[in-house]
Amino acid sequence: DVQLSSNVILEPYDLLFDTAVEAYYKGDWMTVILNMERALRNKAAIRRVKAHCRITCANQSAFGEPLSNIVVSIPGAGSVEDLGFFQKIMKRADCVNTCESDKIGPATIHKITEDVDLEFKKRTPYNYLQVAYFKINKLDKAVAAANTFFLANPDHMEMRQNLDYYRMMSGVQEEDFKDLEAWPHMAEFLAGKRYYSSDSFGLAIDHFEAAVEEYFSADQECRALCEGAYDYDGYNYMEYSADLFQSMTDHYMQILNCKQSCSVELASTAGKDKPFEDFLPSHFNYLQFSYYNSEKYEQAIECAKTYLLFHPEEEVMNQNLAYYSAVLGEDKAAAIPARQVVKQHIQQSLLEKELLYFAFEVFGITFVDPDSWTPKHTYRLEETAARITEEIGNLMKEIETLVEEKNKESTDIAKIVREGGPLLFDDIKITMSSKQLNGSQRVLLDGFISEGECRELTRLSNAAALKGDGYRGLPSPHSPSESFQGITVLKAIKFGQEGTVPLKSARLFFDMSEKVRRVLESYFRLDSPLYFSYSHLVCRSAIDEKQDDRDDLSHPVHADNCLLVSELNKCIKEPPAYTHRDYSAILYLNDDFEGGDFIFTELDAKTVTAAVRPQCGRVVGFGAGEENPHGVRAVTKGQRCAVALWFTLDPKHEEKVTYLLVNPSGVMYSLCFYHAIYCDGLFCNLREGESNAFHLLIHLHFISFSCFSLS
Ligand SMILES: O=C(O)CCC(=O)C(=O)O
Ligand SMILES: [Fe+3]
Repeated sequence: DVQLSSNVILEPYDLLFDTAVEAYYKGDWMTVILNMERALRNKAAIRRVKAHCRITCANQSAFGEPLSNIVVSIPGAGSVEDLGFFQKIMKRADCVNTCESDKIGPATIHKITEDVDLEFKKRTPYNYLQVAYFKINKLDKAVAAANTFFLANPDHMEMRQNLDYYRMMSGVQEEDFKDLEAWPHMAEFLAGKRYYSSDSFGLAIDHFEAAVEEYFSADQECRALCEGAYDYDGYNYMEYSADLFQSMTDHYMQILNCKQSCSVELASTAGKDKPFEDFLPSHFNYLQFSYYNSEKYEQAIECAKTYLLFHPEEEVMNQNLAYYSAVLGEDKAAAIPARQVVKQHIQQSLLEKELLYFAFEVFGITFVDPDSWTPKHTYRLEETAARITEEIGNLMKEIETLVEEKNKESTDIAKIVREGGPLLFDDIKITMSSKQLNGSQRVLLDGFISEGECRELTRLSNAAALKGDGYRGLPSPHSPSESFQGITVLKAIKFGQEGTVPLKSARLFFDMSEKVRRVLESYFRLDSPLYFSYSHLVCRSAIDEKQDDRDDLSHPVHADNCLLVSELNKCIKEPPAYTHRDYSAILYLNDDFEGGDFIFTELDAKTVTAAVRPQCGRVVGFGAGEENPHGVRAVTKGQRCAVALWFTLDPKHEEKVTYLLVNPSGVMYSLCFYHAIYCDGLFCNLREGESNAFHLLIHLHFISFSCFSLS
């Protein structure tokens, strides 16, 4: 156990991890073990320190008691009271900072990248450790490490084989197959369940009781850890600029959401895809029956009553309670209270839920109640609002499960090639298929938009460029002989609102992007929807005086979701590539320029397999992966404009900034975080098949404030 002594600087565990990995490739097993074990210990210590500091600071500077040095009795003292409130907030922040840096050193050195964080989540350190232990003949440790890793990576074939191999070795015992990362509460719970199943109720009681105790200490720690930094959840680019109160509210609601989900987090365990349902209440269900079987009626009554705190209407439990009470004697039974900790837990959780539902009503902040025991009448919402809340809750759950399922099955499955689906619009014609383009997952379509619309979009790009969006006057990031200007849908709409560009054009941009999306989805016969990942209207202009002896490309050959290493004929699907992009489409707006052909090449980035001449209304659509390296030939005269669209099959990566709301006279006045089709009037025109509840959701978000109001 790591001592939480004063003024130590804990070695950052990402560095230790790196050192261990380096040693691994040198075969220096002792160094691997030393550093990896220390990395794991330090990571656990940091978690503990953070929880400890937050808990002690909360106890020291609770928000409850009034501040002594601030007079609040003057009329209009609201702002003074506010000051007092924020003073407390700052004090608390200070307390936590000091506490943490006393024990583990400054927070900055413990900033861990997402990559390393992910490695620890995947229990990768144990993979290295098991090899190192094995090499130095520490078999029991190797087995435990292997097992710990495998539990979190059940599809890891190599580790499965290793474990099978270990199992056959003499000197290896069943007890060696440990889960070194098991949470104490879960270990006790699982042990309790094992004894329970074999009717050993006495032992079951011991373990379930220990589980309950461990649960609350884990819960306290889990909750304290929630009070961390604001999680922008992938939308940091949104220039989030909420005011102090709003951002405090947002942040606090996120914390409450996090605290609420502790009940799910604590019910989850490695090797089981779904958390245990109704986890904490189930402890008391198991306990009451175990006590009953051990003829301990008082405890059985206590646990039954405790269970009924969660589910007061539950018939079987009420019958049990009645029966136990009859056996023990009604008076005696009546005097036995339910457990106080649980009562408190429920009260606190209900308060949190109430706040969260309120935040949902007022700010449209989403909250999905993770608990099945929440009484329906908790929130004094009007009946309709409650119903909508429930519908939305269910819907969000559905969406979440869909997202989960989607993530599980590789997105590639959805891509099984079946191109040739309907084009949905009469004017759109197929000009070249994959076969004619000498590749796969490619298509060239014509007739998407009219000449007038092409001109309108080009004007939009130029007007936006004048306004200073994009990269006006700067050379293209891809070629010094061209200048480059770009505008996103979001910016277009903002400019539309400001009157810099016609609103109608901004909407056209949006509508055209949607048209391309729908046609691609249909043409490639995708099983799951395509979502916008990013959309960009881009013009490239030749810089006349820089055209001599040009042999570069306007846009070097690349693939859209992987890093092309042409020397190796490889495309590496890893960040910083936009790995979630699955399909790309370019909608061309003009042809009055020289050069600028779009080309597909082999992985060598040299051998051109097909070339496409841009023209108004033409779309080249293609899979964003290694099957389609592509580039743009030099634009040597004039301006070439196109809408570049990237799509993803993963709703998590959907572009979240282009939800338009249009009032009955067709004026856009609001922009929400949801990418849906524009709204006319009160309700939204959504993709076919989307349920009513979704309309309501959007509508609710609109009447509340999670839309940017652009007016
Ligand atoms: O403009 C084009 O034709 C292609 C652009 C492109 O491939 C990209 O921006 O990723
Ligand atoms: Fe591209």
